[in-house]
Amino acid sequence: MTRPLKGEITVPGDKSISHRSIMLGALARGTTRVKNFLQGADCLSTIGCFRAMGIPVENRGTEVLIHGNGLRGLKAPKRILDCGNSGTTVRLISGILSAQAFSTELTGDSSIQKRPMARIIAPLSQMGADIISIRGNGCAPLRIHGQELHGTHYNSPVASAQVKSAVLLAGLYADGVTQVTEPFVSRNHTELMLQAFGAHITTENKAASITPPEELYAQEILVPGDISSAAYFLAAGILVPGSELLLKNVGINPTRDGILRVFQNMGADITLLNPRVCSGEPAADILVKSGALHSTVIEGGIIPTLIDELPIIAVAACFAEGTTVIRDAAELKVKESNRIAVMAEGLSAMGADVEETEDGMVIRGGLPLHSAVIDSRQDHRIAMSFTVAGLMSDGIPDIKGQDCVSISYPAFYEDLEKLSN
Ligand SMILES: O=C(O)C1=C[C@@H](OP(=O)(O)O)[C@@H](O)[C@H](O)C1
Ligand SMILES: C=C(OP(=O)(O)O)C(=O)O
Repeated sequence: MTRPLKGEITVPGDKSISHRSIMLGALARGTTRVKNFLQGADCLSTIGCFRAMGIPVENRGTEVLIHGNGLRGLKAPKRILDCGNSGTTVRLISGILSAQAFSTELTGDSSIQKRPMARIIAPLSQMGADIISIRGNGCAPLRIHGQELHGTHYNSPVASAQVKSAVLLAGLYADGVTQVTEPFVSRNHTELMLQAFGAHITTENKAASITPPEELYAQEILVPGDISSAAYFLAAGILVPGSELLLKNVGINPTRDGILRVFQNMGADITLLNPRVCSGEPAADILVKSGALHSTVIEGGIIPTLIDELPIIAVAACFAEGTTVIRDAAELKVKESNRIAVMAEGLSAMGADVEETEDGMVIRGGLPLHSAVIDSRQDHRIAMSFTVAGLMSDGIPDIKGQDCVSISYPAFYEDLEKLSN
């Protein structure tokens, strides 16, 4: 087991908000200035796509300038748009591309080419889009011939911010109001940012509606830290005995903060300090101290608010007293990897009692973990989750493909090192 983790870190900028800042900045009039932009590979893919459509983006490190050209200012790209490993890029951009006066093809790496795109093809087609999966398998590569779009009401079968956002972004160009309803409310960064850029958005219960604007207007954006990245240090701070960590400037939007509620329910010592609003998004510093956890049940409406954190929550549950049940989380199977199968397999290999179910996991806590060979499947959340499991295990696991952390948290291992000294 590792020494206690002590000190403070500022986790990198929020990935979801960073993507959206490039997209809306590109479609706005004027120069959008983004501070604390996440320099992760996924967000760089989004920058690459908009540069390929003629938008000058100056990436100066933590500050990015996007010289927007208005809602109709994108140009036909000369090549296939490469979305890399980023589901957010493919799905959100498809909403925008569906309404352009040109045709495009977009694709990404081998993981992206397996992820379901029928979920955006259906609502965008309902709006009049001409969008197909080139191989006819419901996945990327996609071909989109821009069309005139119609306002619609889409009742989404999944709680997915990527589906909701694709439809709302297409709704920027529709001939009337576009509304999306989802079974549970997913992250609302698109709605908040569209509103800030001057679009008329209303949200009521589980529905979000957009009235097409004349223009969007450039903004100054300060991106809060990503709670999905803070999650690994929250868990490590709770689990490694004697630890005390201050995680600075973390986004705590209620559509993203499920992990805080779950860990607090499990008995964790977490305190929110200096609550504030950061470019329309709630943020705070988070103080976490180590302590014992007990089991919990995670299901229903809280799932979309912690969907990317379930792998690290599963790790924490291995050290909680009692049986933790995660259900209603079948979405985890269609992320960068099948995160239910990969977590259950890896944690079991380390000696934990984890049962994979159709839509989640059953984790009986309390068994000691030992080292094992873990294949990250090039999934950043898997690599970081097993790194934290390794802090608590007897012998460091051999995690294959750890460099994939650069997707969402390039300095993850440096930050861990800093807190371990
Ligand atoms: O909209 C977003 O930025 C995201 C939404 C979620 O995906 P789904 O919309 O597929 O649930 C999440 O898993 C992903 O990491 C980022
Ligand atoms: C699922 C994720 O991202 P995306 O869907 O954008 O690939 C993630 O970051 O965990």
